[in-house]
Amino acid sequence: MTADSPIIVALDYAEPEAALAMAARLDPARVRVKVGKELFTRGGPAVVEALRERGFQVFLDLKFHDIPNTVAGAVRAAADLGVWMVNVHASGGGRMMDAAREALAGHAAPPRLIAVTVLTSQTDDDLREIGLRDGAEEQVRRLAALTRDHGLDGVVCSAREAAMLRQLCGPDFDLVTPGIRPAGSAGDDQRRVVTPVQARDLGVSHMVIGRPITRAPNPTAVVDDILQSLS
Ligand SMILES: O=C(O)c1cc(=O)[nH]c(=O)n1[C@@H]1O[C@H](COP(=O)(O)O)[C@@H](O)[C@H]1O
Repeated sequence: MTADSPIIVALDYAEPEAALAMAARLDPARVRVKVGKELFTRGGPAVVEALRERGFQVFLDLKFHDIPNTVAGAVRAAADLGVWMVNVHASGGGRMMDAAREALAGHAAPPRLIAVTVLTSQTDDDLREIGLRDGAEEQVRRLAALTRDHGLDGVVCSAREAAMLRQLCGPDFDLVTPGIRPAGSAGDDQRRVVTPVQARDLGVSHMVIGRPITRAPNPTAVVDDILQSLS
């Protein structure tokens, strides 16, 4: 059983074998893992099952966005896979989020259900291009409030938005945040990074961390250092 660690390791691998080899170097008592679109499209439910067999709690990051009935079915399928967390796009709307939440009602082991507001890759200009004129921050605020009002467990957000969202959505709302870099490690292609301690102080509850752990010579040591810095 996984301890309640704030670290979610992003298993961003094209090949299931590589993802499982990395998982073998991690301790399911100290981290959770994230399976995204590329790995799942190649490896399918078998990858999730293999990770669960090794004791990991799995965040299935497929960002569902479709008509309510279809998203409800997809979320139920994720729950049947035994994942710990699953996500949808909040821009699918309140009825879609209701359908997703209701699909999990009565499930023996419902995953945490969270929503993506605005992707951190999207700028104000990108939003204007699709007819959204209020800017990213206002759109994040609007979609996070909608997510909260429709009873989901939290949102994916950037650290930049975390303090505002913690205030808006209350202490029990999951704030799941990528772009985390331990002090002194490379930023890679992340534009705005914060350290684990800064993220925690901003109100982040779960930190999605990929390359600083998966590309380290000793992934376990990086995990230990991060947990130590937070303790
Ligand atoms: O949905 C995500 O997880 C995500 C959203 C986002 O806005 N930015 C972002 O970096 N991510 C993911 O977070 C992980 C970050 O990985 P590293 O940059 O290697 O730590 C990757 O799996 C990204 O796809």
